[in-house]
Amino acid sequence: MTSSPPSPSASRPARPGPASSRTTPPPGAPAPAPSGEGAAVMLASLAGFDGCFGCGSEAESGLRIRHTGVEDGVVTCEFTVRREHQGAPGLCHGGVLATAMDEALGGAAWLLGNRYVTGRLETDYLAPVPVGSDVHVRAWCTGLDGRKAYLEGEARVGGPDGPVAVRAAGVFIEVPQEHFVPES
Ligand SMILES: CCCCCCCCCCCC(=O)SCCNC(=O)CCNC(=O)[C@H](O)C(C)(C)COP(=O)(O)OP(=O)(O)OC[C@H]1O[C@@H](n2cnc3c(N)ncnc32)[C@H](O)[C@@H]1OP(=O)(O)O
Repeated sequence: MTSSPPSPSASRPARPGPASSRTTPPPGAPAPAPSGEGAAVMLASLAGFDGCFGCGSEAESGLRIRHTGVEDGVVTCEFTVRREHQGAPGLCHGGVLATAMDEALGGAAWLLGNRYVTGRLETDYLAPVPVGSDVHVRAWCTGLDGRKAYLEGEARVGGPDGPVAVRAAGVFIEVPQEHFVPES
C-alpha cells in the first residue's frame, strides 16, 4: 500500500499516500527514469490538439489547464476555478478536480514516451476549493508493469506550496495510436 516516487528530490514531494492496492505497483515493478525524449513527445502531442476538455484552448466549457513544466519526472499544471466549475455553492465540483487530476496523471504517463488512457483513478478530497482559486497540480509515475503505468499526484490551492486539497492515484494503460478516433 505504500511506495515512494522513483528518485526523491526537492521537486518530488513525499508520497501522499492515496493509493489503494489496485493503484500500487506490484513488488519489483520498476519506477521509470525521467526521460527528456518522453517530455518532447508529450509536449508535441499537447501542441497538436486543442480539443481536450482538460487543457484544450478550443474547449470553451473546459478547465483550460495550463501545463507549466516537467522536472525530474514530475509534471506540473494549473487552472483557475471558474463559476461554471461549481458543485456546492461557491466551491469547485469534485468531478472538475478529478478531471484536473486525470489530466496531470495522464501527462505524467505520456511523459514516459507512449500513449496512455485512464484505467482507474482514485481521489481523496482533503479541503474545499473556492471559486476563483488557482489550483496547482503535480503528478509523477510510481512504477511500470507491462502496459500499466502507476501514477500519483496532488493538487494545492493558491500556489505550488499551498495547502493540499486533493490527492490522487491511478493506473493508466498503454494503447496504440489506433485507439484514438480522428476528430470529425
Ligand atoms: C492528446 C495529448 C494528451 C497528452 C496528455 C494526456 C492527458 C490525458 C488525460 C486524460 C486521459 C483520459 O481521460 S483517457 C479516457 C478515459 N479512459 C478510457 O476511455 C479507457 C477506456 N478503457 C479502454 O479503452 C480499455 O479498457 C483499455 C484500453 C484501458 C484496456 O483494454 P485492452 O487494451 O483490451 O487491455 P486489457 O487486456 O483489458 O488490459 C491490459 C492490462 O491493463 C489492465 N487493466 C485494464 N483496465 C484496468 C483498470 N481499470 N484498472 C487497472 N488495470 C486495468 C489489465 O488487467 C491488463 O493487465 P495485465 O493482464 O497486462 O497485467
